[in-house]
Amino acid sequence: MDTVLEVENLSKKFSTSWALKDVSFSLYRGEILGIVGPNGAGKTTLINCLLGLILPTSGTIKYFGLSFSRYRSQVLEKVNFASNYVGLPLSLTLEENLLVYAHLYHLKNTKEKISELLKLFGLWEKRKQRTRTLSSGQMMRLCLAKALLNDPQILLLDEPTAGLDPEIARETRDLLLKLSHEQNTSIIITSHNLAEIERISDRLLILQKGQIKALGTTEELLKKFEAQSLEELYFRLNL
Ligand SMILES: Nc1ncnc2c1ncn2[C@@H]1O[C@H](COP(=O)(O)OP(=O)(O)OP(=O)(O)O)[C@@H](O)[C@H]1O
Repeated sequence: MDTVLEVENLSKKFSTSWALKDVSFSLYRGEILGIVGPNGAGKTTLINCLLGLILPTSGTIKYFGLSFSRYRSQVLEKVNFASNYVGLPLSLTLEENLLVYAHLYHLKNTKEKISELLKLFGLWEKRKQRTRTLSSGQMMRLCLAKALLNDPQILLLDEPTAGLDPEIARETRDLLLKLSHEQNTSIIITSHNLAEIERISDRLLILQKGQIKALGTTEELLKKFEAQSLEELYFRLNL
């Protein structure tokens, strides 16, 4: 399998406590890896380390075989991020927002790409509206459109469906599955919704107190921990 990301012994200490401790895993091309764990398990810290927003205390991150600490800018051209908690400037129109990011990513076919994404996410009619007029579902779709501007090979998603109504959450999931199946995009997604993460992920990584408790396909994990459902497994692990 083609490995696009390799994390080895990643640790992060905030003052006296470890938010991540010896976390190691790989991400394969076209794979969706779901990260679950209780509040404070280290999910966001892991995503932030993978984005280079915070420096790990120790350990290594390699994207496409390249050290992230040495080849940061080259790597970030192929990676993007979306979260339901990180909004876009509200006073800009949808089109303006995407334009700002398209320029940041030095896109060449800016107009075409923005039109394509606005249509894909059902936001074309709203392109001249200010971002503040969007519902939370539409905002998430705009964040995803922004995240896809540079055709990332890896997409990091921190709770992308949190706070979305079930219909919009399902649409978002379908789109992520389409991206992984049709464009071979590798996706890391965190969520508190066990049913959702089980449905969408090829493999699951369960974090607890900054450490990996389990990693594998749902089937492998259920067998290993002799559980009937992910929920049972989750409680069995005392998460
Ligand atoms: N900037 C920071 N300074 C100090 N401690 C931090 C900082 N960021 C995170 N932590 C601590 O690191 C641990 C992991 O936090 P993190 O936000 O990564 O967990 P999480 O799994 O994303 O939680 P949640 O599900 O609540 O979003 C927590 O104990 C948190 O208090």
